Amino acid sequence: MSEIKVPPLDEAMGEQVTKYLDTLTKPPGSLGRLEELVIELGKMTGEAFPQVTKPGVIVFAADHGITAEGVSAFPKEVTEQMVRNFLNGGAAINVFSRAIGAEFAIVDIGIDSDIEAEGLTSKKVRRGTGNFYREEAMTREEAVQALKVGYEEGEKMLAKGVKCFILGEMGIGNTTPSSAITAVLSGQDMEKLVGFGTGLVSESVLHKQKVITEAIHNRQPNAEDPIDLLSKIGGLEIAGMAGAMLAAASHRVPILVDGFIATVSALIANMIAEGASNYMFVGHQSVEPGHKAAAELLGKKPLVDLGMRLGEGTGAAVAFPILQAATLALKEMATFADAGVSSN
Ligand SMILES: Cc1cc2ncn([C@H]3O[C@H](COP(=O)(O)O)[C@@H](O)[C@H]3O)c2cc1C
Ligand SMILES: O=C(O)c1cccnc1
Repeated sequence: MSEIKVPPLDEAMGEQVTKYLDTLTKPPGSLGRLEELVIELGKMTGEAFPQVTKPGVIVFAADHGITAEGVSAFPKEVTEQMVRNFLNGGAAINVFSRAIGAEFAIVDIGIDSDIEAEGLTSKKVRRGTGNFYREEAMTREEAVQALKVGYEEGEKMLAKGVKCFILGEMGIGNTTPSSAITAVLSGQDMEKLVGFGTGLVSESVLHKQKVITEAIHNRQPNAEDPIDLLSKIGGLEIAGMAGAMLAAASHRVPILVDGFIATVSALIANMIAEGASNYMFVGHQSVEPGHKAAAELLGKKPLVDLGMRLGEGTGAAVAFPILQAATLALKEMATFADAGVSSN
């Protein structure tokens, strides 16, 4: 994974798009952040009229040994049950993927069962992580393998001609490793980084904070080493999403990052290949408190805040039409000259 190189942004194309935006029939700058988005897309893709359709959604599913410590409101069996729901098209991410015309893939990268089903890509690295309160989540080799699975699934999605990546996850318990990684990277207080997840009561959030604090103490992860973070306190789907993001960034394909869990994957990806975050937007602000710190570390301002806290890639999918609108405005609006409108 250390061999992955992310190309630099095309700054000259950014300038070209910036200038062209001012020839369109609108007061300069009046499309606000949409203008910034399409300039960024120009830099990422190197194209004068960047496109984001069609998007590709990959959902990585895995289980978490740390659920044995009572850190989620739901039992870990829900991971597999929800994967079956994804395969039947009934989850929120199915609905939103259809709405935006996305290619859709679901990958078992570490579900703790022998699930096999039509439409499910079976790439199990291991059956769930170890309980990182008591042992490492996975070996370094498994962390690298999970990153590679993500990269390969990303390449498969790229081969379908997708122009924008959305990564989602399903893994009961995964707000816990996400808070742990954000705590190690940000050094912020646990109260700001640990939340209700799927719906814990306040008392259980205090317990979750304690479990995470002690687990970090027990594991001593190295904040400078993304593989150490993944193997000691991470998750298989967190690694998978990071791998897929690296595939997109190294091919100059923009990534619309989802909420808390996906932003943690984005941080890991950017540690593995510096500059990967240049190819990212954060789609939405999650209610999960650690997302604020994670997005700040990534240096990104979420596009929308809809009070969502689901994961699966849903916040990114809902934000996708904003990116699409930005590209269409650039491509389809008339210029002052073409429309015979006085420019000033
Ligand atoms: C029915 C259901 C569907 C979901 N879809 C995503 N998540 C989200 O919630 C989980 C993380 O929260 P925690 O760390 O509190 O377990 C992950 O599976 C995440 O994808 C779901 C959770 C549930 C219960
Ligand atoms: O923001 C997220 O990614 C999130 C929040 C709560 C539960 N699952 C995911």
